[in-house]
Amino acid sequence: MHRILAHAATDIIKSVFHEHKVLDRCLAQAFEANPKWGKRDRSFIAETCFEVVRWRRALSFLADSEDVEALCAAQWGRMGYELPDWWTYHGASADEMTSREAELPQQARAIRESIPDWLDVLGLEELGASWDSELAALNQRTRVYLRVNTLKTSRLAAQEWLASQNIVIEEVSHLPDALALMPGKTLAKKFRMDGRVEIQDGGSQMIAPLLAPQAGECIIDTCAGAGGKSLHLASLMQNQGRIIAMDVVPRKLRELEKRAQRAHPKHCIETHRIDAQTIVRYKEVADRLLIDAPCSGLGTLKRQPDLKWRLQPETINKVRAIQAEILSDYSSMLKPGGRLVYATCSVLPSENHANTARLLEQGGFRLVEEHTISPATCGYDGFYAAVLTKI
Ligand SMILES: C[S@@+](CC[C@H](N)C(=O)[O-])C[C@H]1O[C@@H](n2cnc3c(N)ncnc32)[C@H](O)[C@@H]1O
Repeated sequence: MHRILAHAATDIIKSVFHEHKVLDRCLAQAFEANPKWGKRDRSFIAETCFEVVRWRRALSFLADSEDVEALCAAQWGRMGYELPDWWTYHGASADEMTSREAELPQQARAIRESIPDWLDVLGLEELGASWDSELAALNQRTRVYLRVNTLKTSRLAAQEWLASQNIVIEEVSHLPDALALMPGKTLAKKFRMDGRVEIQDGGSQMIAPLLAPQAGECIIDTCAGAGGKSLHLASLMQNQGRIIAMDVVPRKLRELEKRAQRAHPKHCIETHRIDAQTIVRYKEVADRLLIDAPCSGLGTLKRQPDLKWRLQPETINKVRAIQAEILSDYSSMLKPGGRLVYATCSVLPSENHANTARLLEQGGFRLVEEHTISPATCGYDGFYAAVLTKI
């Protein structure tokens, strides 16, 4: 273990815990600032940071301390490292930590599964008996999934291309365009920027097909962000038709435009920054409408364990109110007879079924089907999608 790398990891973890920074971004910045760090160095730092952030409370129990240095010591013990003499911290000795592992399963769920107490109460309240298994699944490390851009290549050709670059991948059986990297592997930037594949979780790849988009139609993606699902829709429509990708954040739409350009030089996606005129201007314009609403993101804790320490109960309340408003207002952009998909990457029914039920109560929609993509059942991020038709 290298002293510099060990300290780099603790600095990142401190900025996540104490300054509420986003872990992924901190790691990317640190790697960019230190181009001499090799693959192994980076993976040591990334694994330390991700696992300490993921298992904060469990490690704190083992180390009998909340000091980041002590949490790292406990995590390195779990990773099989012997603690170097130069590593100093306030907390249990390495031997004590090992013996405390045996007591961990008897601790309260919020401690052994490492989540804030309020989140444990909320999860149990909303998910009942299934909270245990969903939470355990949300704490598992996940693989990187790719979606093959079928506007540029086929799954087989993409597989052959990646294999020729010594990247081992597997097909994902029930997702026609998906490939999975081996556990723990990431995709280098040059492959991400190529446009033949996009990083997209398996759960997320299940959403766009629910719209059943047809070539030539007009699709509105009201909360398009950087365009994960707009790009997928363009592929499914063989780039024929019109996709209007909207968001309130211009930076995300600029990123979407770059990605769309990489996916196809003559893509069918146009972007629109939402303003006060949007709902009137696009009233009954869409044949199909995707509302991939802003949400708590609790379905994605595998990939972003730092989120659980940033989230507050008030944030979730605010997000629920925004979802209800968006669903009620934006659904007017759909033509009568059109298909609406309301989706979130949350596992909480209050962000999911409850909003669908409210829309149905308001009238004007019929429920076709509801899907709950459960991390415990399928191993992907947690998603929810309701498919409705406008009467
Ligand atoms: C779940 S993310 C979208 C992810 C994206 N659809 C994808 O597949 O990559 C939700 C998006 O909603 C946007 N958003 C937040 N408030 C909004 C609002 N009032 N109207 C439209 N979009 C909003 C956020 O900026 C964010 O990009």
